[in-house]
Amino acid sequence: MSDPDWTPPISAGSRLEGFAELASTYAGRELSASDAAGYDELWRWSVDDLDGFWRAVAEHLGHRLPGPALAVERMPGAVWFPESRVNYTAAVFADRPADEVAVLGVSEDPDATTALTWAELHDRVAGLAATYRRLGIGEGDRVVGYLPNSPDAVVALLAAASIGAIWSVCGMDYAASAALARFQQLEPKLLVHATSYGHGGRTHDRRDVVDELRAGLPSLAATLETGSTAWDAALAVEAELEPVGVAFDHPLWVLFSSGTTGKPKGIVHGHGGAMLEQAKVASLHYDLGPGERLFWYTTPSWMMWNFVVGGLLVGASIVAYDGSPAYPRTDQLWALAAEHGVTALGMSPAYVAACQKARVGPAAHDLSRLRRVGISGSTFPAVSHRALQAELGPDVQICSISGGTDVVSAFVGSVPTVPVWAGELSRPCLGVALDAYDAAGRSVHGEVGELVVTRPMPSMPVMFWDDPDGERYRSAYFDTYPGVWRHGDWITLTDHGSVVIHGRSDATLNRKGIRMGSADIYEPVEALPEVKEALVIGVEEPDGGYWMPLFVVLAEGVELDAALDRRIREAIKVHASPRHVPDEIFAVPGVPHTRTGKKLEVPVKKVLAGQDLTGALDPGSVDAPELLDHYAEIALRRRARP
Ligand SMILES: CC(=O)CC(=O)O
Repeated sequence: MSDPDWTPPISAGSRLEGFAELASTYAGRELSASDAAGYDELWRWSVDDLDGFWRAVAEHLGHRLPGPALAVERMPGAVWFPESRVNYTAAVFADRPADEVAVLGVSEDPDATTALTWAELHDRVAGLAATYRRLGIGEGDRVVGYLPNSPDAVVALLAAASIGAIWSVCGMDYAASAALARFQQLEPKLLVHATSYGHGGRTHDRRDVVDELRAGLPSLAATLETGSTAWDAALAVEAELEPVGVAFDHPLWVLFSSGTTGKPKGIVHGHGGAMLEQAKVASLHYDLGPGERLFWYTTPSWMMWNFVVGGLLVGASIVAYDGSPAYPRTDQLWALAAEHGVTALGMSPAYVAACQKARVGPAAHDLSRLRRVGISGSTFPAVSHRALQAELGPDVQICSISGGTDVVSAFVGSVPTVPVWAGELSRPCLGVALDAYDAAGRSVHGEVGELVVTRPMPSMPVMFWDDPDGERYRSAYFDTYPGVWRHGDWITLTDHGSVVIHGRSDATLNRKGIRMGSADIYEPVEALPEVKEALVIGVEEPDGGYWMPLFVVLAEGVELDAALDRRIREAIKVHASPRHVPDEIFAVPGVPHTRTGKKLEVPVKKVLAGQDLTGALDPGSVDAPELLDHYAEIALRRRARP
């Protein structure tokens, strides 16, 4: 067994260990989570006895949910807590200290920080909910937000949820066309919007986009502009907050798949599922609760924003940051974490790499309150992970998670009492019946397989929007292995119980029948100082051949000469395998990503295979769609070769 890169303290004194004691009363035997073996037993029970586990989670979180937890087990269509009435907003405000800070609003301007106490947050939500009602918004109506990551966005969501309305939001970097591609599907009654957002030292005026949204959404009965006199008046309405009790699966929000090509899919989560699942991860995997502060760099368009709001469900305070992670300095996130006493800070592997290349990072800041650094968005290379751990020291745990929009949570992640191995995720999360399957649906260990979930999770979508017969929902997850959720990631379950994520399985590399994860190639290549970023694609050719080019974005002033080409190949050979060495290496000006930072492997693959994506790519969902032209040109030149 390989040595871990972080080991838990002898006595973690975590919320997880308290939960294990409670779980013992449900299991009828002693469970403990004080070490890896104890966690593994607790996890096994949590997926064998889903009903007992989720009732224990509800009790741990202080919710009284009557009746069975899992009344009907099937996927899709599991029936959870049919006898319970719940409300996400009610759960947020359960027994909170009135005068302590609940939400910090932070921007690039250090003098503009605002703080909302629990009492202020409560009163604003109550006032806004009363205003929504006055505007004729009721249960099931859609309220959409075009907003920066700000406390107002949190208030707007909680007010909508409190009255049983359905929430959806786009960050203000979305173009009008991208926001409309999502909102028009929902036929919203109310638009809550700001007029600008801040990023990279600039205020981006978005009034023209707001005008386009208004014009493109004929279903709107009203709009509310944050920061306006009407907004202030709406928040100031004196009203009781009376969250309506709704069915456990009553739609809470609609999140959208990244939607790089085709119509973005509207993924609908229910109040109860989102509330239990997010609070479970926050409390048991991130050890968050009262006295803790959660800050994850995200925009409201990404599920990590919902995940951060979920911190409120366990009484943690949260940071809403409208700004760039790297302005005015590359280490801006570390600086903010120090300034605001953050105890759990989340970021992407790309941000960690950018700091490491710029030789800045946590060491220069007083992060004495920091206990966990969360990583999400893409696979985290071991080299970068180890370097970050060395900078953070043994008191801070690096907590990579992997899950997605689909479950608005994580399938795999870290555990306060389980070691961490660099480049790996320590364990499947509690209540997630995770496995790796081969093509025939057999469970595989120690080799690459499809990430599957074999039993229901309460936060699986209650439906896709506008999918009355459930066909799109079923085909998104259940076509490959009927009755089993196939997520679309390649993973390996290791012999020490951890999980390695290799990347998306629809963009997988499959050379001569051997599957490889792109992450295994990115890791050594992106560790080279000459390379800023890499993209590898496998293309099946009409003659049965397989072409595997590697694209590299080079550091300032570096050229791709024969020596660098050789060094890249050598790095891949040594750190992955000779099989992973690409057929050709090309220097490109950039790699296109989704707005949530994921490399556009599948669309680039299509372009290289000769497909014309003009018009098919949603420009609002991609950071630099024009980059695809370079890839199209390379493909064209290759086809023209004799
Ligand atoms: C938790 C996650 O997996 C977030 C994401 O990358 O979408």
